[in-house]
Amino acid sequence: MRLFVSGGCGFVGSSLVKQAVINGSHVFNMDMRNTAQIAPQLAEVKGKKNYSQLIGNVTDSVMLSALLKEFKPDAFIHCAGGLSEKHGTPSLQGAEATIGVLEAVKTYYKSLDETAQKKFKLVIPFNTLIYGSLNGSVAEFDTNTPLSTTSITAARAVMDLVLVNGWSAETKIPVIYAGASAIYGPNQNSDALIPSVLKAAVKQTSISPDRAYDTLDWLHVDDFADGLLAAAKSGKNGHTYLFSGRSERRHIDITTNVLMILDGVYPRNDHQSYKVLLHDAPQSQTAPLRCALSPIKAETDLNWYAKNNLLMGLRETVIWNMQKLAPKFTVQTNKAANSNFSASGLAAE
Ligand SMILES: Cc1cn([C@H]2C[C@H](O)[C@@H](COP(=O)(O)OP(=O)(O)O[C@H]3O[C@H](CO)[C@@H](O)[C@H](O)[C@H]3O)O2)c(=O)[nH]c1=O
Repeated sequence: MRLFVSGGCGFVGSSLVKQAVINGSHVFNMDMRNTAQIAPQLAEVKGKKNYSQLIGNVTDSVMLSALLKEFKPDAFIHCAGGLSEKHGTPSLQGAEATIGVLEAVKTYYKSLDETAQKKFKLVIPFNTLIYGSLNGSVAEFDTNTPLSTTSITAARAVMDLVLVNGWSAETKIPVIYAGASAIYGPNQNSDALIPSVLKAAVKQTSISPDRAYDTLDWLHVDDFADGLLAAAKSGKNGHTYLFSGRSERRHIDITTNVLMILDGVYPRNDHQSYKVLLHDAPQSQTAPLRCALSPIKAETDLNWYAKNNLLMGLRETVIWNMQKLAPKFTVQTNKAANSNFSASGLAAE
């Protein structure tokens, strides 16, 4: 596959760029990050014959369409859009990037012959915050769930998709939508839940996770990347796929798990659990949100299955973050903490 990725130096993009290059696809990554910020996780693919990278912004649709004409991708995965999970902050920058991508893809698509047009896939990752919250009577969101704009958070998450939907309807260029709920793993931004809990634990400051009782559907970033690649390879144009590891957890549960893992790998000098730092967060004014996704369509149509177990993935994420937060960090074996962890109900998968 010849794959063009926007935002391929970011959290989601770098995971998929790495997988695609290693699997032998020809990948072109365009990202606006300057050289100093270029994701170190891409070091192992840099210099490979099937990988090219350009520092530039996809909002420049003229440059982007020239690159597409030259590279001739069969698929485009847009990771520089509005996927980000920050609550309440409109991702205007992401929307601008999406407009640039849509303009350039339109020019490129129109230049293709009919066979190449049929083959071409534009994959748009999205955050399933756009579905709002499950109520008691519905077990899971599925690919027939309508978009919800009953909150600022949902409207923010939907902004990008509204643009893409309108563009696709007007231009008749089909799109594949790929949704996930809470993505976690190494290389995530430091303001996401897990890195910020660890930062506070290392500083020994009070921990009270934001929207502690919201339940999300947690998925390892490599599994989501794998899903995006499966959608680009064998997804049907015009269809939506949802990716879930069937790991519904509240923010408070993830926080507790992370602190218990930390007890095991980086025990406190006073041998107390990091959980002593955990304090009740002020109640949110809105009811807790609950999200669970049905991955059945992705499993059936794309033969995609989540490979990462949540607890193993959290452990890997804790260790990755700790190596950045405490440069002399080495994994300790605190037998007492580890056995408490596995004896607890939280640890059971
Ligand atoms: C808006 C814009 C972005 N970019 C690039 C910069 C980044 O390298 C990349 C986006 O990567 P990140 O900022 O890591 O975002 P992304 O991979 O979507 O991950 C976000 O969304 C995830 C899923 O909700 C969260 O779990 C992450 O915490 C959050 O960072 O896109 C551009 O090149 N041009 C642009 O105009």
